[in-house]
Order: sequence, then structure tokens, then C-alpha cells
Amino acid sequence: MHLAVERWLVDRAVLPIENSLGGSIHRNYDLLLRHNLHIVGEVKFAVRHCLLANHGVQLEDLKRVLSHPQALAQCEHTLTRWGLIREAVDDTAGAAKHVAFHKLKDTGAVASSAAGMIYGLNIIAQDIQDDADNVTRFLMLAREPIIPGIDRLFKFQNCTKPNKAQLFGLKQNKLPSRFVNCSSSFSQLLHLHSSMSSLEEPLGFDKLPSMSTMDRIQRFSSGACRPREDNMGMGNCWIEGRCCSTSHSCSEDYEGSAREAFPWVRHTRDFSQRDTLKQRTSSFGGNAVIFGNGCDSWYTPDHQFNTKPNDKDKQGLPHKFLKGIPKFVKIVEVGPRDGLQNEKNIVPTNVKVELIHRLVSSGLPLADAKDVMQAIRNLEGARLPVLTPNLKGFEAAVAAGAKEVAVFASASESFSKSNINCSIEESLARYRAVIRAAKELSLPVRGYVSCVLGCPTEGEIPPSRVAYVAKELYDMGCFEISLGDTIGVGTPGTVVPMLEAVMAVVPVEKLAVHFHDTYGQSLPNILVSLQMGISTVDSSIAGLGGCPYAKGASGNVATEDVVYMLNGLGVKTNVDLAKLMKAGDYISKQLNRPSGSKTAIALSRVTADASKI
Ligand SMILES: CC(C)(COP(=O)([O-])OP(=O)([O-])OC[C@H]1O[C@@H](n2cnc3c(N)ncnc32)[C@H](O)[C@@H]1OP(=O)([O-])[O-])[C@@H](O)C(=O)NCCC(=O)NCCSC(=O)C[C@@](C)(O)CC(=O)[O-]
Repeated sequence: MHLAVERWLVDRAVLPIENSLGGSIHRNYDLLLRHNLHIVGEVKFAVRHCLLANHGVQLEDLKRVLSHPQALAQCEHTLTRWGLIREAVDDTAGAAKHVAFHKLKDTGAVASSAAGMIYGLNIIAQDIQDDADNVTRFLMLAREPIIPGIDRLFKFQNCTKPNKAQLFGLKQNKLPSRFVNCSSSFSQLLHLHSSMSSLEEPLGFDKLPSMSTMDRIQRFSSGACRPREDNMGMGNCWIEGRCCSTSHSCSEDYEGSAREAFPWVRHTRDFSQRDTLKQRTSSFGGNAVIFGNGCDSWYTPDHQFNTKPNDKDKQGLPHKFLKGIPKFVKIVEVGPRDGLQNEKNIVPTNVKVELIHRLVSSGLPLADAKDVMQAIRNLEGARLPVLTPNLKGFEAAVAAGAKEVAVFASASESFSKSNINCSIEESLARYRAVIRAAKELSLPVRGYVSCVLGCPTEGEIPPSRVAYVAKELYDMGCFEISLGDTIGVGTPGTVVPMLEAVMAVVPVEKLAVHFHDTYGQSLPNILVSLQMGISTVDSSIAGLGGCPYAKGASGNVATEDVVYMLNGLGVKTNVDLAKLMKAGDYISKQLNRPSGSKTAIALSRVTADASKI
């Protein structure tokens, strides 16, 4: 469930965290520590358990009852009174499903009335929990601390009474007393409902929370904030699985704990300079959670808390590195054309049509899909430009119903010759004729420039040549110029000067980048392009493709990988990754080979694991 949220398969998870009868659900606390999610909501739910059985089965027929351990615990007295043997299974609904599926006559299930309805079971008894006020507290988890329903980041300014703190303590033999001190100090200091959870058995050194985990603890306690300067020294410091008592300063306590068997602490922090608590908290980068009786922390999207929310601080490092990145990126899917043009065996038109339908339903605009035009002529919302190397090709495309065409020149003379059998200048002359004809029919024309970062024959290509060809295509009327690293040799180090040269003569919003992933450089190349202001990226589902005239060139960057990266950057694409994965899975199966997308491979593994939970 946590993984599904972290990997963008779902947006929220609901996690039971404690029950009024059964107490804290420690294994879920472990999950909170291990995963990088935020608590964005909480609900207390009165749990009503029923005893379910197959139709015709009476209470006296039952010998056993199945359910989740928590549910069995909450109905312990009732079940004991009925003399039923209790068997723990993974979940209550699963118990009901098992009883129904196997038509058991001597076994019932403790589950909700909804589960009974879903699996066609009879409710033998309702409200069988021992305590009528049986309440479970659930937490709602999300990737970002966006308050559901109002889409607003958490932002604490001058908050005086944080109302909830979630603290974790790793119970190491000599901690309990300090632990209690800490808890009582919190309550006094912050009038908090502070729920203290001590994990009975240590997680084991290799699993003890690292400092980054402590960051997460800081985030869980949505009221967690850093005190103002004046009460820096009196707050309780929560450092790496230890809680300093107020009797000691944090530094003494921390030094003490560092000497204990916490080897991972020494790896994390170097205190040789004997810095003060203040330096330490700043050197923690927000890992030391110090609770004050008021706070002025800001939550910035990069999960960094700053003590003084001024402009410089508020922006922090992420602002520095990500400030140029567009809020929205248009992804242009070239899979059906660029992706499939390189296939040895002809891909049947019906397969292409199905692929296009799936891609369009995931929210992608498409490029260059001529030979399926008839079948998808009226596909709602799809733009399906077609490659036309000359006027003849343009006329054929229009006859097939094309609503948009694309022309493709090269920054390399050799590649121009091998690809379209003419020089760069000859190709530009051809394309002027195509664009004149297109203008008469009000058809938009997209322009491509190939070999912008290297040529299979000539090697390095001067950025000035790329700029010249791009400007010519733009000046003749192309609405957008896609800059193609056809053989995938580019790196961020060559992308920057090339884009710099082209952006000097073509507006950046008219440019797109088109990276093949031969050397695995596409994503960093895309990232640096976004930082330079590019907001249109070409990609190919499942990483299909490669240019038949550029030997050895691998497919375009996989659309799934681009969407996953952009999701992680908080950049909107309007593309549904789950649907995209299905389209990539479809075409990979049709081509009978694994997907070229690392994201698709990883996510399919995760979803396979998740389905076993
Ligand atoms: C451009 C040509 C046709 C010139 O090929 P050519 O042999 O120089 O053309 P020609 O004018 O001498 O004509 C030869 C025959 O082709 C016919 N012909 C002429 N034009 C067409 C046409 N449009 N459609 C169908 N037939 C055509 C023409 O009618 C004639 O037929 P004939 O009279 O002998 O019976 C050929 O070189 C060609 O088709 N090249 C395109 C190859 C191609 O598709 N390359 C991959 C595109 S992907 C790419 O470039 C990279 C990109 C965009 O993805 C971005 C990146 O990654 O960098």
C-alpha cells in the first residue's frame, strides 16, 4: 500500500494505527517509519464486527472463526463465550471470502456486514465487539503534505498550539525513564495530545531509523516545529531514536548516545567541532526535531523545514535547482511512428490502432501516425501528425485524413543524405513547398531536426548548425521544432550549448526535445532541458524505436520513465501513469519483448508484490 502511493499507482493510503481495544498497531508504525509518506488526514471509525457464515449455518454449527488478529482481539470475550477457536488470517474481508469460497459449514468469519454482502454470507450476529465504543484511528497518507480537498500545503505560521505530535521511541533497555520524562515534558511544554509509541523490540541495528527517517518523523508530527531562538536550549530534542531528558542538554545527551552502540549515528553525524545545539540543528538539515511552544516553520515542497521563513530560506536548495522547471510539460508520444518504424516485422495496423487508443486514453498527444489514419480518423482529442518527407508524402497524408504533418531535416549533411536522399538545403526547399501547401489547408506542421547532438557519420555537430536548421524550419512556418538526438549520444554537457544556440534564434516555447536513450542519458538530458525552460518532451511508450537510418541508435526515452520523473518533480503532464503502463505492457506483449522502460518494469514488480498482500 505504501509502495503503491510512493510509486504513483494510487494517491492516498488509509492505515489503521490504533484501536481503542487492541491498542497501537506497531507494525503499521514501522511502516510509517520506513516509508517517505505524509500524514494528511485522520479518521476515527467505530468498528462494527459481525459474525458471518454460509447460508444455513447456525452459531451452534460453528467450531472455528477466521479474521484479522486485531478483529479477533476486539471480539475476544464474545468469541470465548461462544467457544469458538480463533484463527488469524491477513484481513477480515479475506476471511469472509475464504469462508464463502470454500463453502465452509463449521467455520465463520469476523468481518463487516459489507464483507458479508459482498461474499454472500449470512450475518449470524452483529456488533460482536467486546466494547460498544470500539474505535479505530486511521491515518490518511500521501506523497505530499497536501491537505485533501483544499490542495493546500501545510504551512505553519505563528501557530501557537500544534495539536498533535507523533513520536517514536526505540526502547533500548535504559530509556524508559527518560522516555516518560520526555513525554511528560512534551505534555507540559506543548499541552499536546502526544501519543508516545515505544517499539517493544528494537528493529535491529540494520533497520534502526536513519537520520533521513528522523526527517520523516518530523514530518509526521504535523505540529512539529522548530522553536524560536530563545527557547532553543529548553526544548526536547528528538535525535535518532533517542529522547534527551530536559535534565541534560541535547548535546550532552547526544554525545552520550553517540557513544552507545549506535554505529550508524557516527556515520551520520560528525560532532568533532563540538558545535552548539543551534549549529547542530542547522547541520542536521532539519533532522533534529525540537518542539517548541510555538513555531514559525514553513513546509516547503522539498520537505525541508526552515527556522526563519524568509524569502531566501523559504526557497531553499530545491528552489535553487528547480526554479526554472515548468509547472506543466507537454509529452509528445512518438511511439506509434518513431517507436515502431524500426521494427523488423511489420506491426499490424490493428495493433497500432489499439496502441494509439490506449495511449490517447492515458492523456498523451501523439506524433506521426500516418498508416493508421483511417482507423482512428475521429479519435477524440488526438492530434496525430504524420511525417511527410516531401510534397508527395504530404499529399498522401492529406488523402489519408491527416490533420497535422511533420517535416524532418537534419543538422548533419551525411544523415540528411542517408535519411532523405538530399542535402540539408534541398530538404529545406522541399519543406517550404510542403508548408505552403499545408498553410492552404490550414494544417499545422511540426518540424524535426535530427542529429542535434551527434551524427553516426560526422560525429560532433556544431550547435550553430542546429540553430540554423531550427531557425529555417521555424521561419518557414513550423509551429514547433523538435530537436532530435537521433543516435542518443548527447549528455547534459552537450545539451546545454546546443539549446543555448537554438534558443538564441527560436523562442524556447516553440522548442521540444527528442532524446533517444542509447547511452541512458535521456532523463538527465530532459532534466537539464527543463531547467533551461523547455516544456515539450518527445518520448516513446516502452522505450520503443530507433531510426532505421541511424544504426545502433536505441529507442526514444520511455514515456513511462519521463512521466515518473516528472511526477516526482511535481510537474503536471495530464498523463495517467497507470494507464500508460497498460499501453506499454500491451505493445511489449505484442512485440513479444520486455519493455524498455525501467519504471514499467519496476512498477509491474511492485504491483505484483502488492497484489500478494
Ligand atoms: C524522401 C524519400 C521518399 C526520397 O527518396 P528518393 O529516392 O530520393 O525519392 P525520389 O524523388 O527519387 O523518388 C523515388 C521513388 O519514391 C517515390 N516517392 C517519393 N517520395 C515519396 C513519398 N513521400 N512517399 C512515397 N513514395 C515516394 C517517387 O514517386 C519515386 O517512385 P517511382 O516514380 O520511382 O515509382 C525517401 O528518402 C524517404 O522516404 N525517406 C524517409 C525515410 C524515413 O522515413 N526516415 C525515418 C524518419 S525518422 C527521422 O528522420 C528522425 C526523427 C524525425 O524521428 C527525429 C530523430 O530521431 O532525429
